[in-house]
Amino acid sequence: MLPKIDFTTTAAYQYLTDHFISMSETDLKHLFKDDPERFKKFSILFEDILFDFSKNRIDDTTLALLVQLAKECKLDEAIKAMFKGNKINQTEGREVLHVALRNQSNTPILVEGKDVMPEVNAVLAKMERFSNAIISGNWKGYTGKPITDVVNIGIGGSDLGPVMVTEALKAYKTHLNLHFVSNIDGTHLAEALKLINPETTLFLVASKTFTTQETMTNAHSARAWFLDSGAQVEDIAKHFAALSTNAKDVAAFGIDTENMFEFWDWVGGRYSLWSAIGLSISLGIGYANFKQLLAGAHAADQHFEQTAFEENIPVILGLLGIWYINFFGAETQAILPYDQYMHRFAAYFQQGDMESNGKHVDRNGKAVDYETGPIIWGEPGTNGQHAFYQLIHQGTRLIPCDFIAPAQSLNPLGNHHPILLSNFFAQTEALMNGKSEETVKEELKDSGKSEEQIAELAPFKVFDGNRPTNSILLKKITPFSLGSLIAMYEHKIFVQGIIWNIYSFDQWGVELGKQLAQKIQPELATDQQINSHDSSTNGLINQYKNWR
Ligand SMILES: O=P(O)(O)OC[C@H]1O[C@@H](O)[C@H](O)[C@@H](O)[C@@H]1O
Repeated sequence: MLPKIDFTTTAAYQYLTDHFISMSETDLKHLFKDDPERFKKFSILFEDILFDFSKNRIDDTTLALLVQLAKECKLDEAIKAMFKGNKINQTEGREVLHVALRNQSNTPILVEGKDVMPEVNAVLAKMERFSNAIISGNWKGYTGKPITDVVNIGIGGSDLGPVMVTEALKAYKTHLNLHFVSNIDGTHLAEALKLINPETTLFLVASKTFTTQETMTNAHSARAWFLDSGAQVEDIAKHFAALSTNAKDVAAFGIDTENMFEFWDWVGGRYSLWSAIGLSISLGIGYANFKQLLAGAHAADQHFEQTAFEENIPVILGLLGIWYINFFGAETQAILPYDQYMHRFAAYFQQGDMESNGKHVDRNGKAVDYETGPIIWGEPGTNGQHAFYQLIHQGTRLIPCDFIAPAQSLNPLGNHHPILLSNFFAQTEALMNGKSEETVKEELKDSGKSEEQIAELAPFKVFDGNRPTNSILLKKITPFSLGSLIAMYEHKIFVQGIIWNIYSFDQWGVELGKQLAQKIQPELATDQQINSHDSSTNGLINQYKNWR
């Protein structure tokens, strides 16, 4: 059971409401001038990750009050409940134990009195054996050739994590070519099939439930394509594996349960890259690197579980979000990795965060009267700078941004990396300091503009500054550091969900559209005009029928 506290009724919330009035007037630049210790005070070094949160609109009092808020909301109790294996996903009646998947300390974690670690370790050992056999070429396809290509067929949590991680860790790639097919749009599978040879391809059907329409449709089409190429039904065992919790449906699909990699319903889809769903990662970067990813996440888990809130990176990340969303009225959170390999990081946490905390009913079943989950978005730097940063610098909205960068490049090419990082450092400085009217006018004068031109142009060139950012500087993107970073963002989501008094581990909001699509699908089977919906939906369906 999780505590059920309305955070707006806590003493800390009332203090923060008053404190916000003075802080909303305070300029970050001045906070730095007034306190030479500010960076030291508001930054945390964890392993090879430096988390600098000093460029936020906070002072000592803000942090103390936010920590008090977390305590009044009994965050400590909630963290213990998750790690202990309590059924904190109450609306689905499940434990939330992605931390068990990476529990490298191997301490027992009990689900209904039974230690899950032996099962977790057994699946990991199976993943290791399988990965080694495929990578080494010992595993042969039906014509005796080694596997060269792996196609992961999955969607949502059975796709986004493996895609993000294998992209982020591409520098550690094995010889296997990875392909990911998620969309029901036939184009996705068709394009992947153009690149592969059935004799040397392994398909991973990744689905927690093994019932997801997109994945099952794609998997059946892949199977048909494989058989059409001349392979026999008995050859499927050499070319198809399943990553699932549903052994019965895996067998019904025709996949040998020997080739099934199991996980459990206490693993949420969007938290499942650490489970058998990570098999494409293990194949793509090798099992030893996959294990390092787990080890990095485990180190972050221990940090989250054991560190005082004032020094706890996920807790502070979460609390800063609460500060901006519930006091400053921020609606979005940008995640901006200055690392090309991490180009799917923001997309990954769109699901992680928005599917977890996009809720408007609290743990008492009542509609909330405060904002919850932010809109997560972002693209890698410096591309974003040439696209949407205009709005971050000079738009009307407050957009808290997380800037992420590695100090060491995995491709040290000429002076690319220092240029990249100079942009990383410059952006947070610019967002904080802005540019005053006075400076703008001086610059215009120096460039030879007339008094009239200066007066005309100056307002457009002023930057208010005072825009908050976090900087996360990693020594290097390694499987370990990436594992830690992902786990920290996962726990940040948890922290916010606890404070907002919502359930972060269900996702009922995705069901309605699926149900309606099931109803519409048969209506598309005939050319008959439809009038069973509203006039817009009828009109769209009927025009589709005219045009198809
Ligand atoms: O792994 P499955 O069962 O195919 O589910 C895929 C996705 O299905 C979606 O409907 C859920 O919202 C996601 O959370 C989930 O990750």
